[in-house]
Amino acid sequence: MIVTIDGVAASGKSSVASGVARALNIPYLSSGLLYRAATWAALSQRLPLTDAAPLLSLLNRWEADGTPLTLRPLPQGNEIWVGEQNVTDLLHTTEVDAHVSAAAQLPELRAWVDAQLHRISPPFVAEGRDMGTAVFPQAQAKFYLEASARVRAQRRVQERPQDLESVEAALRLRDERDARQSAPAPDAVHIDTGSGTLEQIIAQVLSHLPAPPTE
Ligand SMILES: Nc1ncnc2c1ncn2[C@@H]1O[C@H](COP(=O)(O)OP(=O)(O)O)[C@@H](O)[C@H]1O
Ligand SMILES: Nc1ccn([C@H]2C[C@H](O)[C@@H](COP(=O)(O)OP(=O)(O)O)O2)c(=O)n1
Repeated sequence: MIVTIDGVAASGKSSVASGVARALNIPYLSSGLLYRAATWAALSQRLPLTDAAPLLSLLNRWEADGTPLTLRPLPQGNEIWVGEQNVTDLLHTTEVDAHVSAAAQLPELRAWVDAQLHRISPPFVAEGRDMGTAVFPQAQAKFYLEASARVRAQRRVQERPQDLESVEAALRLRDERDARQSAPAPDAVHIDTGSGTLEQIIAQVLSHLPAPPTE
């Protein structure tokens, strides 16, 4: 089984996907971490984000050298490793936020991310922007999370203390930059995550799914 959870920045995708996956005792995949990791790699090597070739060359060289950039969908949460280095904590920064949308516009990088995701065997929950459309259109259940920019900004500043107005403006800008790949699947169930607690939203998603088999 594949469950997809798409939505705009800070709508609750990772938290809801994690809770749903835990309830179903299956992994969840955070596609956004792969875009963040590729962006971090480009920034760390001072590569341009207007042309995919240097970045793809770097990612392919790391794989050939035996130190691939990989997504590890662990029970305690998704991690990104480059060889034996866990780089997850370097990926949710204002600098990566400011550049990731540019990277995500590169078709060759999108194909690279999709290839990483397609290596993983179901069952799983996959969260991002285009999981239910481009990457896993065959998913058995699809959800699209929404919340007002203000609600999302209030949540973000709980994680990274910053000026609320500037965080809201940055989220709105990223929504615009990501719009091309962020359309909901026609068969996705839309959920306003501003309408309830995280636990209530997780329960709402689970209510649309078949109950896991009893032991
Ligand atoms: N329904 C909710 N009510 C309150 N807080 C939420 C809810 N959903 C998510 N959050 C919180 O909002 C923040 C952003 O959620 P996250 O899952 O990281 O969003 P995304 O993956 O879409 O960027 C996190 O701190 C998370 O705990
Ligand atoms: N499937 C995806 C996932 C993320 N992206 C892009 C769009 C986002 O701005 C960045 C980062 O995604 P991420 O889900 O980590 O972003 P948020 O947690 O919602 O802030 O990557 C994408 O284009 N396609």
